[in-house]
Amino acid sequence: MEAQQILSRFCPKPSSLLLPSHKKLHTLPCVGPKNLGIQRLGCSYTEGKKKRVFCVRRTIEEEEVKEVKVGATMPVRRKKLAVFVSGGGSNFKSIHEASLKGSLHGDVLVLVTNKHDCGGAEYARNNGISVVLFPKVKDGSDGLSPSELVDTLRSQASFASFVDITYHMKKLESFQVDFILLAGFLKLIPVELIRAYEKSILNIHPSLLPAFGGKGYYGLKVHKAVIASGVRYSGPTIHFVDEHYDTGRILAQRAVPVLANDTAEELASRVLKEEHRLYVEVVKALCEERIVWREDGVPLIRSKDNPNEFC
Ligand SMILES: Nc1nc2c(c(=O)[nH]1)N[C@@H](CN(C=O)c1ccc(C(=O)N[C@@H](CCC(=O)O)C(=O)O)cc1)CN2
Ligand SMILES: NCC(=O)N[C@@H]1O[C@H](COP(=O)([O-])[O-])[C@@H](O)[C@H]1O
Repeated sequence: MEAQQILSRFCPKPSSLLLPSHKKLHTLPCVGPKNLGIQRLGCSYTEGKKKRVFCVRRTIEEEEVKEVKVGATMPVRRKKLAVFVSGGGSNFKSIHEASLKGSLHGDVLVLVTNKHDCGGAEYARNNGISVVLFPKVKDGSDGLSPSELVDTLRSQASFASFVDITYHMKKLESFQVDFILLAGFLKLIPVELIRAYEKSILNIHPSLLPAFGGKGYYGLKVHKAVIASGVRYSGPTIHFVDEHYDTGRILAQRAVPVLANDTAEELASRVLKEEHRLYVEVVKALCEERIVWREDGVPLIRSKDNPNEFC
């Protein structure tokens, strides 16, 4: 797909900013001469008579630039992720492992689940990731309402909201999440969250949508239907999430052969391996702001190696 057909970029902030030609930014280590008009990020404190400034990070704008790096781009901000699971969470683990090893430019800050004792929640607790219960348990006090979930994921906690939260004796944090990743989550995402996270919620489904998707199609049920249908190929689909099950815009797919003597478990295992690879690849693109929207509303992934190639 040629770049000129791309009319709009999804990126909330352009991912490739050209620096003004007269400026060049460097990030230098801490403490330097005072006369460079430096913006100091950090804190200062007085130790005895000495006032010490501990720089967290310092940037410097050189007045003269000997050479301009043409096409220099600003660094892409590291993204904050929430993952929703209901079961074992192997896709969640794959994404988290990619983040830990530095190959994914994002961090999983919170796991959301409707089953507090599922494998994904256990993994999150064992790895220092906050766990949030959604939706509310029927007639129970546990779990968040849709609006509480939006506040927890989206907003920056203010004093007032802390007071409200404290008043209701609920321990809610605010995570300022950029993207939501559904990975085996078996409940319908409410419209409040869809509206709060437009074009920012992905789901992985274990068939080649639009086939074998929708209400009732989850887990082994999908693979049983695939085998019974006689199709020769299945595979994972990653799509943006809208108000209905599995009808959002398709972003990525991979074909996986269906063998003549496959059981549902064997097919599920083959598809799941491809899911792990595909979801990590797609979330990397998401975090690197390489998702673009074609004029007809189809989302594409811009190649990391060749900006004029899309898939
Ligand atoms: N608003 C959306 N919410 C969710 C989507 C979506 O596309 N839009 N995707 C699902 C994930 N999913 C398929 O990928 C899916 C999950 C569950 C079901 C389903 O039929 N669930 C049953 C309840 C199952 C249970 O509670 O054990 C049901 O609703 O009757 C279909 C598709 C996640 N949410
Ligand atoms: N329709 C939703 C659905 O069926 N999702 C599927 O649930 C499994 C979760 O596995 P995991 O918990 O090991 O990632 C995955 O195969 C995913 O595609």
